[in-house]
Amino acid sequence: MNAPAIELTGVTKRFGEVEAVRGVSLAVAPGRTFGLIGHNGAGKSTLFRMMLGLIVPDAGTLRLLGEPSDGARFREVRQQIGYLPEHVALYDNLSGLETLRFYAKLRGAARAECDAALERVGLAHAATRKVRGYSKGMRQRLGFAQALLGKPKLLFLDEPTNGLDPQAIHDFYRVIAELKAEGATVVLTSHILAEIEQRVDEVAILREGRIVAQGSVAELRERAELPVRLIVRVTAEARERLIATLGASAEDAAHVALSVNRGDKLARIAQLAAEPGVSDLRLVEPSLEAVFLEHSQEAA
Ligand SMILES: Nc1ncnc2c1ncn2[C@@H]1O[C@H](COP(=O)(O)OP(=O)(O)OP(=O)(O)O)[C@@H](O)[C@H]1O
Repeated sequence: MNAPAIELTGVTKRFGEVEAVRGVSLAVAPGRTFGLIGHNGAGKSTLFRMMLGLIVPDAGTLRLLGEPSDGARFREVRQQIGYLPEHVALYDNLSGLETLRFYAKLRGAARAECDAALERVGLAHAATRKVRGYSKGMRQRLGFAQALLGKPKLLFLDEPTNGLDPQAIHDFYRVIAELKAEGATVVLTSHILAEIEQRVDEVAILREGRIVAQGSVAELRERAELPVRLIVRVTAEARERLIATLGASAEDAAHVALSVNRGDKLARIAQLAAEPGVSDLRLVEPSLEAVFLEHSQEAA
């Protein structure tokens, strides 16, 4: 297997009284799209800032693209990392294109990349307009374009879809899929779990500075042992019967729902299929949000 794009071992960071990150160990394989999720203040941005070399851990080691974050060659590695901070700093007096040219110069990226980056995030039409007149979503797109400069192998995106409309969110994840196809490793955070659920290869749940779960969404679902829901289409007679005999709950006039343990799933499906008046069945897996809440409740 290729060396991990990101490898953290026992990383800890304290701000005065606050232990923001506590002994985090994490490995992300190259080319993966990785979601870091956690409540406000869980330590996501602090982890990002340590991985970017912006702040130094109190304990533990970080290796990015094979190089230790405190090593002599980290400056070169840093050139291959794109970053979209939670609050992107933009100058109102510059146009979108001028903004990117400014960042390209800082990053040592080719000036010629700027037009392509604006095109990629759907801002080509506003390239010469001053940022002052940009909407919130346009600013966010410009921040994303800035992170793409220099064709980074590794991208850190802190709440990248914050303020984007549904079409823009769709466009954003299309670009993420393109970057993945080009071999980039992408780490992103989001509070909209339904949004990232289908779009990341792996997630880590951070709670109070610690990783409490990590794996694919399917793996986390299985480990959480939350019930699955079977939603069946029924006749009026079957509806009443299933509610009375199986403890199903009414979903709407034509459907009832049954919550079943994962291990009993097949037996319950067979049982429902044998019931008269049942004509269709849909299985609903617990959402990433339900898994996340389960882990949050463990803390309480
Ligand atoms: N520079 C700092 N000085 C003091 N405390 C800090 C600093 N940066 C972060 N913290 C604290 O560390 C903890 C983790 O903060 P962090 O910003 O990493 O969380 P987060 O998961 O990114 O939160 P959010 O989802 O709200 O962005 C919080 O308690 C925060 O107040």
